[in-house]
Amino acid sequence: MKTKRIVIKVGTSTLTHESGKLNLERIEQLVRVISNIKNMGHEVILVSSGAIGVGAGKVGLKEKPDSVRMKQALAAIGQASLVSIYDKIFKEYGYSTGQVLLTKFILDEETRYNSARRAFDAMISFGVVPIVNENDVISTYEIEFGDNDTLSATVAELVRADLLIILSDIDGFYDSDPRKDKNAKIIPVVSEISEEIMSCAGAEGSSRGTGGMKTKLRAAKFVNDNGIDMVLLNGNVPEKIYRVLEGENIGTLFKHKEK
Ligand SMILES: Nc1ncnc2c1ncn2[C@@H]1O[C@H](COP(=O)(O)OP(=O)(O)O)[C@@H](O)[C@H]1O
Ligand SMILES: N[C@@H](CCC(=O)OP(=O)(O)O)C(=O)O
Repeated sequence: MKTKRIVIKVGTSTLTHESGKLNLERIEQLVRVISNIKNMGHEVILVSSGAIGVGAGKVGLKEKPDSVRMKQALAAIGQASLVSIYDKIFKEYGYSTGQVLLTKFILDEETRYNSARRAFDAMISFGVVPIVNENDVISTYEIEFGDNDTLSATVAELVRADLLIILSDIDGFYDSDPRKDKNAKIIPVVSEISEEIMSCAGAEGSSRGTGGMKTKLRAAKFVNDNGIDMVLLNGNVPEKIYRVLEGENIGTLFKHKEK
């Protein structure tokens, strides 16, 4: 199997409604697809955003607050619900989950890095689905990934994944932000993250997302440099993941260079 180990990152905009509350239908579909992919013999690590968004929904905030302290509190409030919902649905399909909260600390020292790698390998050997997020409560500016695109790329390298799939609220990478430019055209394959490609990405994400397209391109560059392909796909229909695994070019494929 060419793509045995897959890291799937799902963004807040895919997991929540505009109200900020969870899109349960979407989560059900995603979990069903991941469970089915595991039944086919793939190993899946899920990097899920949404804690801050869900936390905001739980306490009745319409917008994400600016202050780090508030975001941290909302992340803690939201993460508990997020993971318990994933765990409940995965259980229906016969799979268990494990919660992994990471900070950039894992990159500082070989010991921590290797320890995280071993824990992932052990979890995967039990057949469970690791569900990863940043540990926002202890993250400060110096140690935060800041966005889960970067985190997912780090995890893909850490677990030596064969493929990183980033699910977002857009069909792929365009030559300019399609929300601002009606003539924007999708780019099906990117083989080099050049300055020109970087300049096509808008800095801002949607009101619910955090990273925007720039962090997704940086994630693509990082995994490509480490020999891993990345696919950016719309998460609105999680079944599209099957088509990616069948080799169809949907979304945007960021292809690593063969050495
Ligand atoms: N060149 C581009 N191609 C596609 N989307 C872009 C581009 N530049 C900026 N964007 C914006 O990036 C958004 C996705 O990022 P974000 O809101 O952070 O999503 P997520 O929550 O999935 O991480 C899209 O909705 C789109 O408006
Ligand atoms: N740790 C944060 C992730 C924030 C983030 O990167 O969001 P997104 O741009 O939707 O992937 C959370 O769970 O809300």
